[in-house]
Amino acid sequence: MAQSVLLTGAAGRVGDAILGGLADEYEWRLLDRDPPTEDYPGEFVVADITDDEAVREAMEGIDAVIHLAGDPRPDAPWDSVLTNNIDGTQTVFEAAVDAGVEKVAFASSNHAVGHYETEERTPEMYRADDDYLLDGTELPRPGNLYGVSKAAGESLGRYYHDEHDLSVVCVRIGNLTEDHPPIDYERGQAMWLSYRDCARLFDRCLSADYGYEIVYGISDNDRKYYSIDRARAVLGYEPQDNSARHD
Ligand SMILES: NC(=O)C1=CN([C@@H]2O[C@H](COP(=O)(O)OP(=O)(O)OC[C@H]3O[C@@H](n4cnc5c(N)ncnc54)[C@H](O)[C@@H]3O)[C@@H](O)[C@H]2O)C=CC1
Ligand SMILES: O=C1O[C@H](COP(=O)(O)O)[C@@H](O)[C@H](O)[C@H]1O
Repeated sequence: MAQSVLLTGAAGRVGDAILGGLADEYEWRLLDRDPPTEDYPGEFVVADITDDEAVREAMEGIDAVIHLAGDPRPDAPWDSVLTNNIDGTQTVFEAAVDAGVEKVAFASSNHAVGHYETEERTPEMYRADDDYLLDGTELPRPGNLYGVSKAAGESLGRYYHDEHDLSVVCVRIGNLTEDHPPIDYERGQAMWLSYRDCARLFDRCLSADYGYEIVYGISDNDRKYYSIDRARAVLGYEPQDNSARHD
């Protein structure tokens, strides 16, 4: 089981959710290009993931990586996703392999499959009585250039698994919000990921055994159109939250 974990993009929202639940469970090395503004549970490396030397140094002695760093904006321009999300992710995978890291959990996105949400299917597919379900075996169908960059990251993960036997799980994260699900936003409620479930899911990404996987990262929402069966079966993910049962 992974003990020593490198968390890239640690200063962001997903990093906050993961550390909020798992600060004491692993030996953390945290990496972000933004310097820390608070106390973190572990060594904090200020570096850009496109800096090959810095990433290699940060990877020394690491068992597992949670790779979050990147431009998270659905409307991010191509030059930014090319640099931060595609080039940066390749740098992280390459350094992980060279350092003998066991597994990498990659923060992919719902936007890698955004164009399954066609005019004919929406908004019905966001509702609990609709049975449309994506399960992670479908081909990427990005909804924007940011989604293209996430599909590229999944593809890089596939390559580094097949070529170098690195264990890789790509988590197509839905919509992470703290305290309560998105309000007046059916799509966001369908793909809600609570902070607690985010920590539970990435805990399982660090602990479970797998080869190459694509799973959806959402809570157990009644409205869901992303299956969490694979995350349950392969990772042992047991979500506790549901946007329909939240006050
Ligand atoms: N928040 C959400 O609901 C979702 C997030 N994701 C993905 O999860 C990851 C984290 O997202 P958030 O925490 O929401 O974003 P965020 O913007 O809050 O955090 C991202 C962090 O990565 C750092 N970063 C960005 N580019 C970097 C680079 N080149 N080198 C080093 N650090 C860099 C930023 O400084 C920031 O602290 C992203 O890859 C995003 O695409 C995917 C789906 C949904
Ligand atoms: O990948 C991401 O997805 C979430 C949810 O997408 P949205 O279109 O419903 O906002 C987004 O909030 C997050 O910033 C992004 O990284």
